[in-house]
Amino acid sequence: MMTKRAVLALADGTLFEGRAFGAVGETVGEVVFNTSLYGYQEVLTDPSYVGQIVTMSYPEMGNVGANPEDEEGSRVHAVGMVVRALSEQPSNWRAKESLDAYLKRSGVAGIEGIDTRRLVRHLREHGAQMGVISSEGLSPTALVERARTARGMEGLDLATGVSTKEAYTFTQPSPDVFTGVGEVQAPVEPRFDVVAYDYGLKKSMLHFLVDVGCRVTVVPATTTAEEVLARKPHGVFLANGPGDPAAVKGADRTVAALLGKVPVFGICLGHQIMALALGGRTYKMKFGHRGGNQPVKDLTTGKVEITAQNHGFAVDDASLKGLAVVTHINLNDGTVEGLAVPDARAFSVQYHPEASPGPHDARYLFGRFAKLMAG
Ligand SMILES: NC(=O)CC[C@H](N)C(=O)O
Repeated sequence: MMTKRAVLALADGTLFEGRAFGAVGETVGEVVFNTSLYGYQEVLTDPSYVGQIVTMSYPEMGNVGANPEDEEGSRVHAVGMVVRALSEQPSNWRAKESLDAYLKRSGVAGIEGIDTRRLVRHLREHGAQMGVISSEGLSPTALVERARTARGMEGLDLATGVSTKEAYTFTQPSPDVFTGVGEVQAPVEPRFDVVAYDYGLKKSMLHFLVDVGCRVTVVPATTTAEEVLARKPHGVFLANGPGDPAAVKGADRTVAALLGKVPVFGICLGHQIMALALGGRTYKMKFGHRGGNQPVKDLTTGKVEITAQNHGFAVDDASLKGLAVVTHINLNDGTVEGLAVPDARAFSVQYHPEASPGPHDARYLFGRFAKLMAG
Protein backbone atom coordinates (compact mmCIF):
# COMPACT_ATOMS: atom_id res chain seq x y z
CA MET A 1 0.00 0.00 0.00
CA MET A 2 1.21 3.48 -0.77
CA THR A 3 2.17 5.71 2.12
CA LYS A 4 1.47 9.13 0.71
CA ARG A 5 1.13 11.91 3.23
CA ALA A 6 -2.35 13.33 3.71
CA VAL A 7 -3.76 16.16 5.78
CA LEU A 8 -7.17 16.62 7.37
CA ALA A 9 -7.93 20.32 7.84
CA LEU A 10 -10.97 21.51 9.78
CA ALA A 11 -12.76 24.80 9.20
CA ASP A 12 -11.70 26.05 12.65
CA GLY A 13 -8.03 25.68 11.69
CA THR A 14 -7.28 22.36 13.41
CA LEU A 15 -4.93 20.12 11.41
CA PHE A 16 -4.21 16.38 11.51
CA GLU A 17 -1.43 14.75 9.55
CA GLY A 18 -1.61 11.13 8.43
CA ARG A 19 -1.36 8.82 5.44
CA ALA A 20 -3.63 8.72 2.41
CA PHE A 21 -5.65 5.61 1.59
CA GLY A 22 -8.43 4.94 -0.88
CA ALA A 23 -8.50 7.41 -3.76
CA VAL A 24 -5.65 9.88 -3.86
CA GLY A 25 -6.73 13.49 -4.08
CA GLU A 26 -8.83 15.95 -2.23
CA THR A 27 -12.32 15.85 -0.75
CA VAL A 28 -14.47 18.38 1.11
CA GLY A 29 -17.32 17.46 3.48
CA GLU A 30 -18.83 17.79 6.92
CA VAL A 31 -16.53 15.94 9.33
CA VAL A 32 -18.62 13.71 11.61
CA PHE A 33 -17.87 10.68 13.77
CA ASN A 34 -19.44 7.25 14.12
CA THR A 35 -18.96 5.07 17.20
CA SER A 36 -19.83 1.70 15.61
CA LEU A 37 -17.21 -0.98 16.16
CA TYR A 38 -17.88 -2.65 12.83
CA GLY A 39 -20.10 -2.28 9.78
CA TYR A 40 -17.97 0.38 8.09
CA GLN A 41 -19.17 -0.77 4.68
CA GLU A 42 -22.85 -0.26 5.56
CA VAL A 43 -21.89 3.14 6.97
CA LEU A 44 -19.95 4.23 3.87
CA THR A 45 -22.74 3.18 1.50
CA ASP A 46 -25.62 4.66 3.55
CA PRO A 47 -26.93 7.54 1.37
CA SER A 48 -27.51 9.59 4.54
CA TYR A 49 -23.73 10.22 4.52
CA VAL A 50 -23.78 12.18 1.25
CA GLY A 51 -21.52 15.20 1.71
CA GLN A 52 -19.91 13.86 4.89
CA ILE A 53 -16.42 12.70 5.85
CA VAL A 54 -16.89 9.89 8.38
CA THR A 55 -14.47 9.40 11.23
CA MET A 56 -14.69 5.94 12.80
CA SER A 57 -13.94 6.25 16.52
CA TYR A 58 -13.09 2.56 16.90
CA PRO A 59 -9.34 2.34 16.28
CA GLU A 60 -8.97 -0.41 13.70
CA MET A 61 -10.90 -0.50 10.44
CA GLY A 62 -10.73 -2.71 7.38
CA ASN A 63 -10.22 -6.05 9.18
CA VAL A 64 -13.03 -7.77 7.29
CA GLY A 65 -12.40 -6.08 3.94
CA ALA A 66 -15.32 -5.31 1.63
CA ASN A 67 -17.90 -7.47 -0.16
CA PRO A 68 -20.73 -6.82 -2.62
CA GLU A 69 -23.57 -7.86 -0.24
CA ASP A 70 -23.11 -5.38 2.61
CA GLU A 71 -23.82 -2.25 0.58
CA GLU A 72 -26.83 -0.24 1.78
CA GLY A 73 -26.88 2.09 -1.24
CA SER A 74 -25.63 1.37 -4.73
CA ARG A 75 -22.21 2.92 -4.10
CA VAL A 76 -20.07 4.62 -1.46
CA HIS A 77 -21.97 7.78 -0.51
CA ALA A 78 -19.68 9.22 2.18
CA VAL A 79 -17.19 11.60 0.57
CA GLY A 80 -14.28 10.66 2.83
CA MET A 81 -13.18 8.36 5.66
CA VAL A 82 -10.92 8.96 8.66
CA VAL A 83 -9.41 6.05 10.61
CA ARG A 84 -6.80 5.48 13.28
CA ALA A 85 -5.31 2.25 11.90
CA LEU A 86 -6.16 0.70 8.57
CA SER A 87 -5.88 -3.07 8.44
CA GLU A 88 -4.05 -4.08 5.29
CA GLN A 89 -4.87 -7.77 5.57
CA PRO A 90 -8.62 -8.34 5.46
CA SER A 91 -9.63 -11.68 6.92
CA ASN A 92 -13.20 -12.79 6.31
CA TRP A 93 -14.80 -15.51 4.19
CA ARG A 94 -17.00 -12.90 2.50
CA ALA A 95 -14.22 -10.40 1.72
CA LYS A 96 -13.60 -9.73 -1.95
CA GLU A 97 -11.17 -6.83 -1.56
CA SER A 98 -9.52 -4.62 1.02
CA LEU A 99 -11.11 -1.43 2.36
CA ASP A 100 -8.28 0.50 0.70
CA ALA A 101 -8.98 -1.06 -2.72
CA TYR A 102 -12.74 -0.60 -2.24
CA LEU A 103 -12.42 3.13 -1.55
CA LYS A 104 -9.87 3.53 -4.34
CA ARG A 105 -12.25 1.89 -6.80
CA SER A 106 -15.07 4.10 -5.49
CA GLY A 107 -13.01 7.27 -5.96
CA VAL A 108 -13.31 8.18 -2.27
CA ALA A 109 -10.38 9.59 -0.30
CA GLY A 110 -9.39 8.41 3.18
CA ILE A 111 -6.81 9.39 5.77
CA GLU A 112 -5.35 6.97 8.31
CA GLY A 113 -2.82 7.14 11.09
CA ILE A 114 -4.26 10.17 12.83
CA ASP A 115 -5.29 10.50 16.47
CA THR A 116 -9.01 9.87 16.00
CA ARG A 117 -9.61 10.11 19.74
CA ARG A 118 -8.38 13.71 19.68
CA LEU A 119 -10.47 14.43 16.58
CA VAL A 120 -13.67 12.97 18.09
CA ARG A 121 -13.18 14.90 21.33
CA HIS A 122 -12.60 18.04 19.29
CA LEU A 123 -15.81 17.53 17.29
CA ARG A 124 -17.76 16.83 20.48
CA GLU A 125 -16.45 20.01 22.02
CA HIS A 126 -16.57 22.36 19.04
CA GLY A 127 -19.22 20.68 16.90
CA ALA A 128 -19.25 18.85 13.57
CA GLN A 129 -17.78 21.14 10.93
CA MET A 130 -16.61 21.28 7.36
CA GLY A 131 -13.22 19.80 6.58
CA VAL A 132 -10.88 18.77 3.78
CA ILE A 133 -8.81 15.62 3.31
CA SER A 134 -5.99 16.24 0.89
CA SER A 135 -2.93 14.37 -0.30
CA GLU A 136 -2.08 16.95 -2.90
CA GLY A 137 0.49 18.90 -0.93
CA LEU A 138 -1.45 22.15 -0.63
CA SER A 139 -0.46 24.47 2.19
CA PRO A 140 -2.36 23.99 5.46
CA THR A 141 -3.58 27.58 5.26
CA ALA A 142 -5.09 26.96 1.81
CA LEU A 143 -6.81 23.77 3.04
CA VAL A 144 -8.27 25.45 6.12
CA GLU A 145 -9.54 28.26 3.91
CA ARG A 146 -11.16 25.70 1.59
CA ALA A 147 -12.90 24.07 4.58
CA ARG A 148 -13.93 27.42 6.03
CA THR A 149 -15.60 28.58 2.82
CA ALA A 150 -17.30 25.24 2.02
CA ARG A 151 -21.08 25.18 2.26
CA GLY A 152 -22.37 23.43 5.40
CA MET A 153 -25.35 21.08 5.76
CA GLU A 154 -27.95 23.62 6.86
CA GLY A 155 -30.40 24.49 4.10
CA LEU A 156 -29.10 21.74 1.80
CA ASP A 157 -31.61 19.50 0.01
CA LEU A 158 -29.49 16.41 -0.69
CA ALA A 159 -32.37 13.93 -0.60
CA THR A 160 -34.02 14.92 -3.87
CA GLY A 161 -30.75 14.40 -5.77
CA VAL A 162 -30.02 10.96 -4.33
CA SER A 163 -33.59 9.62 -4.65
CA THR A 164 -34.55 7.10 -7.33
CA LYS A 165 -35.55 8.70 -10.64
CA GLU A 166 -38.14 6.00 -11.44
CA ALA A 167 -40.58 4.06 -9.29
CA TYR A 168 -39.76 0.35 -8.85
CA THR A 169 -41.11 -2.64 -6.97
CA PHE A 170 -39.09 -4.42 -4.26
CA THR A 171 -40.08 -7.90 -3.10
CA GLN A 172 -36.86 -9.47 -1.74
CA PRO A 173 -36.78 -10.57 1.90
CA SER A 174 -33.59 -10.21 3.97
CA PRO A 175 -30.71 -12.32 2.72
CA ASP A 176 -29.37 -14.68 5.35
CA VAL A 177 -25.62 -14.22 5.17
CA PHE A 178 -24.96 -16.94 7.70
CA THR A 179 -26.44 -19.76 5.65
CA GLY A 180 -24.81 -18.68 2.42
CA VAL A 181 -24.63 -15.38 0.63
CA GLY A 182 -27.79 -14.53 -1.28
CA GLU A 183 -29.95 -17.20 0.34
CA VAL A 184 -33.26 -15.92 1.59
CA GLN A 185 -35.45 -16.71 4.58
CA ALA A 186 -38.80 -18.46 4.21
CA PRO A 187 -40.94 -15.82 2.51
CA VAL A 188 -43.90 -14.24 4.31
CA GLU A 189 -46.89 -13.99 1.97
CA PRO A 190 -47.13 -10.35 0.89
CA ARG A 191 -50.29 -8.85 2.41
CA PHE A 192 -49.67 -5.10 2.25
CA ASP A 193 -48.96 -2.75 -0.62
CA VAL A 194 -46.60 -0.13 0.69
CA VAL A 195 -45.33 2.97 -1.09
CA ALA A 196 -41.85 3.92 0.15
CA TYR A 197 -40.60 7.46 -0.38
CA ASP A 198 -36.94 7.25 -1.31
CA TYR A 199 -35.11 10.17 0.26
CA GLY A 200 -31.86 8.18 0.10
CA LEU A 201 -32.95 4.85 1.47
CA LYS A 202 -30.96 1.97 2.86
CA LYS A 203 -31.64 -1.40 1.24
CA SER A 204 -32.12 -3.23 4.53
CA MET A 205 -35.22 -1.15 5.33
CA LEU A 206 -36.86 -2.55 2.22
CA HIS A 207 -35.84 -6.11 3.13
CA PHE A 208 -37.37 -5.75 6.61
CA LEU A 209 -40.60 -4.34 5.16
CA VAL A 210 -40.81 -7.38 2.86
CA ASP A 211 -40.06 -9.66 5.84
CA VAL A 212 -43.27 -8.46 7.56
CA GLY A 213 -45.41 -9.02 4.47
CA CYS A 214 -45.06 -5.85 2.39
CA ARG A 215 -44.93 -5.57 -1.38
CA VAL A 216 -42.98 -2.33 -1.68
CA THR A 217 -43.18 0.25 -4.44
CA VAL A 218 -40.30 2.69 -4.07
CA VAL A 219 -41.05 6.15 -5.45
CA PRO A 220 -39.00 9.33 -6.08
CA ALA A 221 -38.93 11.97 -3.30
CA THR A 222 -40.91 14.38 -5.49
CA THR A 223 -43.90 12.04 -6.03
CA THR A 224 -47.13 13.86 -5.15
CA ALA A 225 -49.61 12.70 -2.50
CA GLU A 226 -52.27 12.27 -5.23
CA GLU A 227 -50.02 9.91 -7.22
CA VAL A 228 -49.35 7.87 -4.08
CA LEU A 229 -53.00 7.71 -3.01
CA ALA A 230 -53.97 6.71 -6.56
CA ARG A 231 -51.99 3.50 -5.98
CA LYS A 232 -54.34 2.72 -3.06
CA PRO A 233 -51.54 1.58 -0.73
CA HIS A 234 -52.14 -0.02 2.67
CA GLY A 235 -49.38 2.19 4.06
CA VAL A 236 -46.72 4.76 3.23
CA PHE A 237 -43.12 4.48 4.39
CA LEU A 238 -40.83 7.54 4.67
CA ALA A 239 -37.16 6.57 4.39
CA ASN A 240 -33.92 8.01 5.72
CA GLY A 241 -31.78 10.39 3.70
CA PRO A 242 -29.04 13.01 3.65
CA GLY A 243 -29.04 16.76 4.25
CA ASP A 244 -31.34 19.20 6.00
CA PRO A 245 -34.90 17.86 6.42
CA ALA A 246 -36.37 21.37 6.25
CA ALA A 247 -34.82 21.84 2.80
CA VAL A 248 -36.36 18.80 1.06
CA LYS A 249 -38.52 20.45 -1.56
CA GLY A 250 -42.24 20.10 -0.91
CA ALA A 251 -41.82 16.96 1.25
CA ASP A 252 -43.57 18.43 4.29
CA ARG A 253 -46.64 19.47 2.28
CA THR A 254 -46.79 16.11 0.52
CA VAL A 255 -46.63 14.14 3.77
CA ALA A 256 -49.18 16.49 5.37
CA ALA A 257 -51.55 15.56 2.54
CA LEU A 258 -51.04 11.84 3.27
CA LEU A 259 -51.38 11.93 7.07
CA GLY A 260 -54.77 10.71 8.21
CA LYS A 261 -55.54 9.09 4.87
CA VAL A 262 -53.20 6.12 5.13
CA PRO A 263 -50.94 4.63 7.86
CA VAL A 264 -47.48 6.25 7.77
CA PHE A 265 -44.16 5.02 9.20
CA GLY A 266 -41.04 7.22 9.03
CA ILE A 267 -37.39 6.56 9.85
CA CYS A 268 -34.75 9.24 10.45
CA LEU A 269 -35.13 11.84 7.65
CA GLY A 270 -38.64 10.37 7.18
CA HIS A 271 -39.31 11.00 10.89
CA GLN A 272 -38.05 14.57 10.62
CA ILE A 273 -40.21 15.21 7.55
CA MET A 274 -43.23 13.77 9.35
CA ALA A 275 -42.61 16.24 12.22
CA LEU A 276 -42.37 19.12 9.74
CA ALA A 277 -45.56 17.95 8.02
CA LEU A 278 -47.34 18.10 11.38
CA GLY A 279 -46.20 21.69 11.88
CA GLY A 280 -43.15 20.93 14.06
CA ARG A 281 -39.58 22.18 13.65
CA THR A 282 -36.17 20.61 13.14
CA TYR A 283 -32.75 21.98 14.10
CA LYS A 284 -29.08 21.17 13.52
CA MET A 285 -27.48 19.34 16.44
CA LYS A 286 -23.98 20.16 17.68
CA PHE A 287 -22.41 16.88 16.52
CA GLY A 288 -25.33 14.49 16.03
CA HIS A 289 -25.74 10.81 16.87
CA ARG A 290 -23.91 8.23 14.77
CA GLY A 291 -23.16 4.73 15.93
CA GLY A 292 -24.63 1.48 17.18
CA ASN A 293 -24.82 2.17 20.91
CA GLN A 294 -27.38 4.96 21.45
CA PRO A 295 -29.77 4.26 24.37
CA VAL A 296 -33.38 5.13 23.62
CA LYS A 297 -36.29 4.94 26.07
CA ASP A 298 -39.74 4.01 24.86
CA LEU A 299 -41.90 6.30 27.00
CA THR A 300 -44.99 4.20 26.38
CA THR A 301 -43.49 1.00 27.86
CA GLY A 302 -40.52 2.28 29.90
CA LYS A 303 -38.31 -0.14 28.01
CA VAL A 304 -34.82 0.89 26.85
CA GLU A 305 -33.49 -0.12 23.44
CA ILE A 306 -29.91 0.11 22.26
CA THR A 307 -30.13 1.60 18.81
CA ALA A 308 -28.23 2.35 15.62
CA GLN A 309 -28.27 6.00 14.62
CA ASN A 310 -27.00 8.37 12.01
CA HIS A 311 -28.31 11.89 12.11
CA GLY A 312 -27.14 15.48 12.50
CA PHE A 313 -30.54 17.16 12.71
CA ALA A 314 -33.30 16.52 15.26
CA VAL A 315 -36.94 17.34 15.92
CA ASP A 316 -37.57 20.16 18.39
CA ASP A 317 -39.51 18.69 21.30
CA ALA A 318 -41.34 21.94 22.17
CA SER A 319 -42.52 22.39 18.58
CA LEU A 320 -44.55 19.15 18.77
CA LYS A 321 -46.75 20.23 21.67
CA GLY A 322 -50.36 19.53 20.81
CA LEU A 323 -49.41 18.10 17.40
CA ALA A 324 -47.94 14.68 18.22
CA VAL A 325 -47.01 12.44 21.14
CA VAL A 326 -43.29 12.09 21.84
CA THR A 327 -42.94 8.32 22.24
CA HIS A 328 -39.15 7.90 22.52
CA ILE A 329 -36.27 9.93 23.92
CA ASN A 330 -32.50 9.56 23.77
CA LEU A 331 -31.11 8.78 27.23
CA ASN A 332 -27.78 10.51 26.52
CA ASP A 333 -29.17 13.95 25.80
CA GLY A 334 -32.98 13.79 26.13
CA THR A 335 -33.62 14.58 22.45
CA VAL A 336 -36.72 13.34 20.61
CA GLU A 337 -36.28 9.82 19.19
CA GLY A 338 -39.82 8.95 18.22
CA LEU A 339 -43.29 10.40 17.78
CA ALA A 340 -46.77 9.18 17.06
CA VAL A 341 -50.10 10.56 15.92
CA PRO A 342 -52.40 7.70 16.93
CA ASP A 343 -55.52 9.21 15.34
CA ALA A 344 -53.73 9.42 12.02
CA ARG A 345 -52.23 5.89 12.42
CA ALA A 346 -48.78 7.42 11.95
CA PHE A 347 -45.52 6.99 13.85
CA SER A 348 -41.85 7.61 13.27
CA VAL A 349 -38.44 7.10 14.85
CA GLN A 350 -35.24 9.09 14.62
CA TYR A 351 -33.13 5.96 15.07
CA HIS A 352 -32.63 3.00 12.75
CA PRO A 353 -34.65 -0.16 13.53
CA GLU A 354 -33.05 -1.80 10.50
CA ALA A 355 -29.65 -1.29 12.19
CA SER A 356 -27.19 -2.16 9.40
CA PRO A 357 -24.88 -1.88 11.18
CA GLY A 358 -25.98 -2.15 14.79
CA PRO A 359 -28.27 -3.87 17.25
CA HIS A 360 -31.67 -5.27 16.24
CA ASP A 361 -33.52 -4.34 19.46
CA ALA A 362 -35.93 -2.13 17.50
CA ARG A 363 -36.67 -4.41 14.56
CA TYR A 364 -40.17 -5.04 15.97
CA LEU A 365 -41.17 -1.59 14.68
CA PHE A 366 -41.57 -3.03 11.18
CA GLY A 367 -44.08 -5.45 12.69
CA ARG A 368 -45.84 -2.53 14.41
CA PHE A 369 -46.28 -0.89 10.99
CA ALA A 370 -47.73 -4.14 9.60
CA LYS A 371 -50.16 -4.29 12.52
CA LEU A 372 -51.27 -0.70 11.86
CA MET A 373 -51.94 -1.58 8.23
CA ALA A 374 -53.85 -4.71 9.22
CA GLY A 375 -56.16 -2.29 11.05
N1 LIG B 1 -30.08 8.97 8.43
C1 LIG B 1 -30.89 9.99 8.16
O1 LIG B 1 -31.96 9.84 7.61
C2 LIG B 1 -30.34 11.36 8.47
C3 LIG B 1 -31.36 12.45 8.41
C4 LIG B 1 -30.76 13.85 8.26
N2 LIG B 1 -30.00 13.96 7.06
C5 LIG B 1 -29.91 14.16 9.46
O2 LIG B 1 -28.88 14.28 9.56
O3 LIG B 1 -30.19 14.32 10.49
